[in-house]
Amino acid sequence: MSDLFSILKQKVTGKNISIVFPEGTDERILTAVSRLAREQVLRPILIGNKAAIQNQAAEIGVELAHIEIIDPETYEKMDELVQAFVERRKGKVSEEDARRILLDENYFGTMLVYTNQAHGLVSGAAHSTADTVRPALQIIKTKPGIRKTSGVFIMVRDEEKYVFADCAINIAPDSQDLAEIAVESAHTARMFDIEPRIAMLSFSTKGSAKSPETEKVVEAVRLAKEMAPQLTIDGEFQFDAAFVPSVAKKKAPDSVIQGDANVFIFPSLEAGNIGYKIAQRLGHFEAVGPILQGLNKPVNDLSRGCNAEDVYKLALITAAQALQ
Ligand SMILES: CC(C)(COP(=O)(O)OP(=O)(O)OC[C@H]1O[C@@H](n2cnc3c(N)ncnc32)[C@H](O)[C@@H]1OP(=O)(O)O)[C@@H](O)C(=O)NCCC(=O)NCCS
Ligand SMILES: CC(=O)OP(=O)(O)O
Repeated sequence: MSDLFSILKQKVTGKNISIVFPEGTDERILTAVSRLAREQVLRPILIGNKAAIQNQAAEIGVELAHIEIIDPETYEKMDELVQAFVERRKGKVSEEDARRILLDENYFGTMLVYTNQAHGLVSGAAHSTADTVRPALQIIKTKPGIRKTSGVFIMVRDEEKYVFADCAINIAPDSQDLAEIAVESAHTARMFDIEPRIAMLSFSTKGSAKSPETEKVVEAVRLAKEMAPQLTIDGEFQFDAAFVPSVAKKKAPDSVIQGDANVFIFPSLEAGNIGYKIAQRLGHFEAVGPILQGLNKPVNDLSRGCNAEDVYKLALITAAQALQ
């Protein structure tokens, strides 16, 4: 395991942090959870039918001793959870609907976090991002002053580490959204000991093309600098101008970023999601995330293409967020 995750592991171990895993029968989740419990890194809580989870664990040969399993169907405090959910979604959900919705493992798990019965949640190995994050958007909500949550990947290859955003949530961010994503991504970068040098990406560098898409990014740079004047941030950049010093010299010689950016803000979800998967699958970067930033409590999504190692590492990150 790289230094990055060893440090996170050290940071969270022994703090009795509890993380909910709503996908209790998923093989990758069970493998990761069993390891987290065995190494006493954190306290996992699995959601689902107890017999089904135990059968699956036995089938793949993983040990679940001392791991709490909660089945929403038989949860004895369901009435309290229903009341808390109706109260949180005031006017938007009836008691009858709440009772039905809370049988969904992601809604149920998110309510455990909201009601302080767990510190964070990791899901998405078997659910789409929309189904994983919607309960968090509705229940956990964003921190005061933050309009929207966004999804970051920490991209790791040997000693290299970068932050990519937004790769998961906001389909068509406007300039204000992009500026907020940049500022939030700087905070997230520091969590991984990355001193942020932020590039706002486009298909244009410093006016080489002009269109509503490029103007959106130019305005985002202006807004981000206004929001956080202390940040090292610039754009609009094509990826090569942001990342390759010799190209930066030609395309953006006067920029504060000289081909040395380490936080990359994509102009749309299309670009961000496609971009991270190319770096992961062709560039052989490890892509851990998406880490949701800006929420009141840590809830993180997985790609359905994840493996047990990704689950383990995202759980470490979730626990570290809980300590912040
Ligand atoms: C995230 C996503 C599911 C939200 O869509 P949605 O549920 O239709 O959103 P809605 O507009 O109905 O809003 C639902 C709630 O979430 C909130 N919300 C929506 N987007 C949000 C955001 N980016 N940040 C914070 N809250 C958000 C809304 O304010 C609303 O809250 P309310 O019910 O308390 O008023 C949607 O934007 C999406 O599908 N994004 C792409 C996900 C994806 O497939 N990514 C690629 C793979 S990672
Ligand atoms: C983050 C992401 O792309 O998730 P999935 O692969 O599950 O759609």
